[in-house]
Amino acid sequence: MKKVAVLLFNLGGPLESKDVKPFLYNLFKDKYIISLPFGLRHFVARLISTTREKPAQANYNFMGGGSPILAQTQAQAEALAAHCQKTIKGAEVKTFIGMRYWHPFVEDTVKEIETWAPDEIVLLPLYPQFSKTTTLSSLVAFKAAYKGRAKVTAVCCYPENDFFIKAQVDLIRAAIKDIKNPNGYRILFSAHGLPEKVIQEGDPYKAQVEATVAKVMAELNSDIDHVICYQSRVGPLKWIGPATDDTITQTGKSGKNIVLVPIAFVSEHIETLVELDIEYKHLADEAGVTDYIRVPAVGTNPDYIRALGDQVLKALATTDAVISDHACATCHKHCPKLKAA
Ligand SMILES: C=CC1=C(C)c2cc3[nH]c(cc4nc(cc5[nH]c(cc1n2)c(C)c5CCC(=O)O)C(CCC(=O)O)=C4C)c(C)c3C=C
Ligand SMILES: [Fe+2]
Ligand SMILES: [Fe+2]
Repeated sequence: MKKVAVLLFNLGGPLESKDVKPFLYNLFKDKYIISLPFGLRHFVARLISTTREKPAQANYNFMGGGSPILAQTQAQAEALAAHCQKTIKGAEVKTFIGMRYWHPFVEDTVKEIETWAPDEIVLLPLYPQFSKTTTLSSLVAFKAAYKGRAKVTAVCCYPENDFFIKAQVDLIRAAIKDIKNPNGYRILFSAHGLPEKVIQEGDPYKAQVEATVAKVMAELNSDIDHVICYQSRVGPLKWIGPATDDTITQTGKSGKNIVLVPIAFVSEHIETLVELDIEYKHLADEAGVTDYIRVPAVGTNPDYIRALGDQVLKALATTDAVISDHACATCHKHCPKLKAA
């Protein structure tokens, strides 16, 4: 029977308080996060991980000292393995997790995969929208580490996958079902931000976030108005906007209540459980918001797991092994800058 390894890519997070500084160092020394020459980048990474350690630890303390991202990703990996076992006939499918900045690192998981010796490997980012800072960074880490000879196919992005959209829509519908006055609410689709420079250089992430939101709103068919905003800004560069915190304050001051949807995070972690649920909830209270509804991330929602399974099937049906360093046709469709290139 054919053996298929599905490697789920995610960012990773500190498992306990002492991991926070080395985790941050790993993140900021990535050339896809900070595009500076090697020596300067490592210097900046040391500096930021040192200055950010204490405030970041304080935030991780709200979640018991570490990030739940690994446990959430493990639950997704188990659900996907069970789904694939039912839907992919004539193959033994095993899921693996490769984190970019903390254990289990992509590089270590690659060794585990090599030991299992699959016939095919599917690389599956837990990022529906492609960015060089996330998906490409993980792909390149895999390519540098993998020395085997299996057919390797990478899923690039799936911002408009029907099952992913359905999962989002159903979660929003459940959260807004008791709203009697849609005009008194605004849906804020909040995605992780990026430096403006990254988008200007041709990253399709923002265009793909917009594509996801357009499809969700078309399916949702709601009278509630909506806006896309970007959270988690770090560092001195100008980031894409509008910023989620400013948007919350403006929405509150305009007299509206808030439905907050994390649209680029597929699990719960520091950016949702602390930033959205504690810091931004506080801002909303201050701005006079009386109803602040936070829609959960898709997590192990069966339709999101079907979306992942769907992407695995498409990858297995691809005749050529593909681990390109650049964005796929969907990325080109979404990003005018890529089209011109
Ligand atoms: C320049 C810095 C950063 C860029 C660019 C960036 C892009 C980016 N990140 C995610 C998803 C996640 N990021 C998470 C944590 C996190 N991200 C940064 C910085 C950048 N991210 C930092 C410094 C941190 C650590 C927390 C903090 O100090 O604020 C996480 C959560 C991990 C966890 O531990 O729970 C996720 C997930 C995306 C999708 C993205 C680009 C599109
Ligand atoms: Fe991040
Ligand atoms: Fe893509």
